[in-house]
Amino acid sequence: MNQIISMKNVGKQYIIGEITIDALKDVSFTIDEGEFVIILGASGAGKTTLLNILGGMDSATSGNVMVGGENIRLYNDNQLTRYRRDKVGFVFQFYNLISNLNAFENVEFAAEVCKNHLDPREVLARVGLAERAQNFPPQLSGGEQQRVAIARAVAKNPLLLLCDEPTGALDYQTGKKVLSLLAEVNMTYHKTIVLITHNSLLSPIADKVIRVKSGQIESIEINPHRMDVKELEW
Ligand SMILES: Nc1ncnc2c1ncn2[C@@H]1O[C@H](COP(=O)(O)OP(=O)(O)OP(=O)(O)O)[C@@H](O)[C@H]1O
Repeated sequence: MNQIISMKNVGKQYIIGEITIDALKDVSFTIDEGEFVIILGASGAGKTTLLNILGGMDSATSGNVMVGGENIRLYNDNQLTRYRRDKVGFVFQFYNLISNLNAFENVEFAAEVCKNHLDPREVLARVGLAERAQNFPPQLSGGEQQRVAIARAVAKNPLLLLCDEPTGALDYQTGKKVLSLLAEVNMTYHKTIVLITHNSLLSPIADKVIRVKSGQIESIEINPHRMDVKELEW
């Protein structure tokens, strides 16, 4: 397996007036190409900070953040913008679709700025929304909007898919469908997925589970046989 991400001794400090907050301390882990990784932790543990650093939305204070062979911690703002655009697909808890673009246009808009993008129509069909291509986000259910958001992220053909509590706003059954879709994307497109959640019951569906506590890595576990989302109960 090719290593796609390597974080080494990563620290992130926020300084507010006289106070320094260590959001991340000495964080090290690796992720292989094609792995489905869950980053697990309670509220305030540092998950979002970690995801923001991996997604190029924030920079680490110390350590190395190697992604695809480059240390993105040393990137300037322009390089980070390019990195976010070309290398990362984002799936957020509240979808973040553009409400005056229809489902197809949302996917197309994100894809067309990327060099090696996939066919937006084909990806939308893959997530089961070919028939809803002309619908605008407010005309779609939460689960459907999240599927559009996944199609949008996948169509960019990114190196890495980052998902921030992607089932957080969905009911149980819809959440399961979204997780199934992510597992399918991981298999069919061989996309590396990093998903953050506070829900430890999701861990069996990942290849690797990284637990974060008070800004530090608590444990890293590998599931030799990850569970099919259909069998998961939470
Ligand atoms: N911009 C910021 N300025 C100051 N402190 C911050 C900032 N962002 C995060 N923090 C602090 O860093 C720590 C980690 O926050 P983070 O948002 O990464 O946690 P989290 O695990 O994602 O929590 P949640 O599940 O509640 O979103 C917290 O103590 C938080 O208050």
